[in-house]
Amino acid sequence: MTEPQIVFIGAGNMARALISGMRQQGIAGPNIQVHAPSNLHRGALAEEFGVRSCPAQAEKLPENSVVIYAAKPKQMPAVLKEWRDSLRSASALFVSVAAGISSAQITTLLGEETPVVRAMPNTPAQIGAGATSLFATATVSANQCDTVQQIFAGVGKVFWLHDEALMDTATALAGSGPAYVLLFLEALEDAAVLQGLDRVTARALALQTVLGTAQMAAANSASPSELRHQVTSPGGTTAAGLAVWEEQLRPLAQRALAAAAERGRILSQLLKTTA
Ligand SMILES: NC(=O)c1ccc[n+]([C@@H]2O[C@H](COP(=O)([O-])OP(=O)(O)OC[C@H]3O[C@@H](n4cnc5c(N)ncnc54)[C@H](OP(=O)(O)O)[C@@H]3O)[C@@H](O)[C@H]2O)c1
Ligand code: PRO
Repeated sequence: MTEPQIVFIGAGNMARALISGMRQQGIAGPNIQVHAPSNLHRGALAEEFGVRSCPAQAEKLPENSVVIYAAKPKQMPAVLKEWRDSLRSASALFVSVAAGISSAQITTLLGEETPVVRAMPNTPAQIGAGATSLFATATVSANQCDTVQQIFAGVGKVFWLHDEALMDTATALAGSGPAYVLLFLEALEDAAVLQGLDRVTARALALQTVLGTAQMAAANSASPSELRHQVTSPGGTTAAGLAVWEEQLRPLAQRALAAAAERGRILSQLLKTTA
């Protein structure tokens, strides 16, 4: 298979994370081009990763292009109006990482025949440790699915979903998830500092505990619940701490994922795909 030309529309946080991971995976800089209105972010990407920096305007796309939409969800109608013709004439595969926006909305903007994949990656992709959920429309060929699989598997783990409605849940869990984990780290660090530990040690202990536990869980066939019981001595310190977490954590997780998934549905409803 010839190397696909990967075209990013948008040069922000998610584009940066994917490009960083792709470059480490061995995709050549000149095989990636990045389009954005200002030179601020795309210029920095060109400097750091050797990718091609291009203005926001649509270009004649090379055959075998994979176009990754990484601008904001609400901008999609205006941006795709510009890109529609070049996408069609190159028969490019269109991949959207925009939260909430459905494949039906995208094909309304680009035409029914356009092969569309929705992807929901997350920022750990920048170190090859991402988690990406993928959903392909019926017009995406098996070869195109392989291409997308290869691109995102290079920056972490890939999960294909067959029910598009669950992309909002995948977004709430894994797209937004790094922010929840980072908030958890901040909260642990602050709580330890309140008890008198210095901040540097508190941060390092919190980080290594979360990292080590995630690695242990990934390396183990036992469930998180079984591993948790290995830490918890009856009447011991962990049981005392867990009793407090258990009061609130599960309902909070349910509320947080429900709020994030609902926001995805609202982003979709707010999008105007007609003039
Ligand atoms: N951040 C995440 O963790 C994450 C995770 C999964 C999915 N996503 C999705 O990724 C998308 C981007 O999010 P982000 O966090 O990366 O946002 P961001 O950092 O604000 O980046 C948005 C980018 O879009 C560019 N842009 C604005 N107008 C444009 C146009 N007309 N043509 C081309 N590019 C244009 C901006 O250009 P300038 O550089 O000139 O400002 C900027 O580079 C969103 O749809 C979001 O739902 C984000
Ligand atoms: N960041 C995007 C947002 O907050 C989508 C998932 C992660 O909307």
